[in-house]
Amino acid sequence: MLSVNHIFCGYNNQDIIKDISFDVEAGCNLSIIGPNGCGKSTLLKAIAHIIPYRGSIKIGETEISETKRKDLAKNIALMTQINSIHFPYTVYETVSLGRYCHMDGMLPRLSSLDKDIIYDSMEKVGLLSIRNAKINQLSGSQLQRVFLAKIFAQDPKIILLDEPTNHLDLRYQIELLEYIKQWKKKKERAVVTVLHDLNLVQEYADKVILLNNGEKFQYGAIKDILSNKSLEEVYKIDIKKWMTKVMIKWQA
Ligand SMILES: Nc1ncnc2c1ncn2[C@@H]1O[C@H](COP(=O)(O)OP(=O)(O)OP(=O)(O)O)[C@@H](O)[C@H]1O
Repeated sequence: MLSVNHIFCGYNNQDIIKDISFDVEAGCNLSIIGPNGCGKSTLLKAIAHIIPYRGSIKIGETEISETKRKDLAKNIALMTQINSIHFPYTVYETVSLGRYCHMDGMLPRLSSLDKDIIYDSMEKVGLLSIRNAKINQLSGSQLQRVFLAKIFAQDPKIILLDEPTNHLDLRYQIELLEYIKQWKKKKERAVVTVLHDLNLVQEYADKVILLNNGEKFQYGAIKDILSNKSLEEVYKIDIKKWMTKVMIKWQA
């Protein structure tokens, strides 16, 4: 459902991402991994069309650069790390923003269907009881759930997540990725995630693209990528050996 073909993109006329191609099928959770600064977030920004690109990025048959922003929002939603909160909206108001791409007219109003979807989205991530709380008074994990509910309310086909588990403790990291896993079960949905924690990648990804210096180093099924020597070559550390050493300590 998402086809990325020979794309180049970057900043100030300098390419960070160089000639990357891959496909994401419906039902897939693709993880983009690689060392710091290799271009993971930049690639995600191009897919969300936040930055321009050369080459082709299509959802179905439609090139995203030729799609109006509002129509693109019906297909793709991007969740980044928590940024500063500028407006003290309530949880309900923030989640409602997800519906705007589906509304028409100069002064759009939420229909009863929109309201049902907003409530359903808040319920999915356990926010109903705090729906009237101001978001600038929430904890980091509550705030992440608010942004996730907003994305669920947006009801896109593809969710892009840029290090969504940063600042969350292990319980909430797992909780967030489980919410996404449940969301993805519905037909014609896919997820692309930038994750640093290779244990979470191991557990939640179906496919992996391993970047190195803005280029595709490896791409394939999770078990093939995480078990071969490419990781060591790119990260400059024997990750499997390190993980296994720590695991033995947990088992002691
Ligand atoms: N807005 C920007 N303007 C100019 N250069 C940028 C901008 N954002 C990122 N870069 C540069 O692009 C390169 C790739 O950055 P990017 O954030 O995509 O990497 P990353 O793999 O996501 O890194 P990390 O794992 O550290 O989050 C880096 O050299 C970075 O300095």
